[in-house]
Amino acid sequence: MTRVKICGITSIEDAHNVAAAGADAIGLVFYAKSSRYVTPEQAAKICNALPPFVTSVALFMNADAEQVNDTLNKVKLDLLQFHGAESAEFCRSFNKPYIKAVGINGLKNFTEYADQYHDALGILIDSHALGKAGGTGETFDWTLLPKGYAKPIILAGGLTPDNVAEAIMQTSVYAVDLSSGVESSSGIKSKVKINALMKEVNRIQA
Ligand SMILES: O=C(O)c1ccccc1NCC(=O)[C@H](O)[C@H](O)COP(=O)(O)O
Repeated sequence: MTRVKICGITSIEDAHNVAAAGADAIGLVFYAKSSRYVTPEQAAKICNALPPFVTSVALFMNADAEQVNDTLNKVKLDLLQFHGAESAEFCRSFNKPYIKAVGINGLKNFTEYADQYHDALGILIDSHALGKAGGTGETFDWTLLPKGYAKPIILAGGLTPDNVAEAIMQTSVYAVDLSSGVESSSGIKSKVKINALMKEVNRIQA
């Protein structure tokens, strides 16, 4: 069963809609330049309102350790997601399970890059250029995904209710991660699109 994470949640209402639709995880963006940015205080309210068994994921982009620790102190988080140029040493320094995101564009050697993060729970592959921010709504050539990599692969980048079934069937990834493809405007999720997404994911896996 392919897992589903919806990233860039900014309200309790959107978190409830994601959980009610049957998605596995929500992502909270702690990158101040993002239109989906939430403060630790906002995120704490969202996470406290989550039902059991829905994973809360904190997304950081080149944050310093102080910001990550401050967020961990204030918010009930299950998993960290590092989306920038964070070293493996930095990612593991919080003694918290993490996933590492990598932008496929311009990446020379996936295995060499991903192997540095050998203690990550999974590797998220997005369409952004290495070192740039994600959440762009752009897809990439899925044939570039590594085949048979030892860790779970999470596919992100331009996924929508219209292309998610094709993406899952073509790639057999562990999970898919979406943001702009289920939004009504930047930072605001659409209940209709979230339900359409989950209907598609369930349809092909019935
Ligand atoms: O969402 C942001 O604004 C953001 C900012 C900085 C780094 C990463 C960011 N988002 C990453 C993601 O939300 C996911 O990788 C996402 O599923 C891909 O986004 P999209 O192409 O919009 O589905």
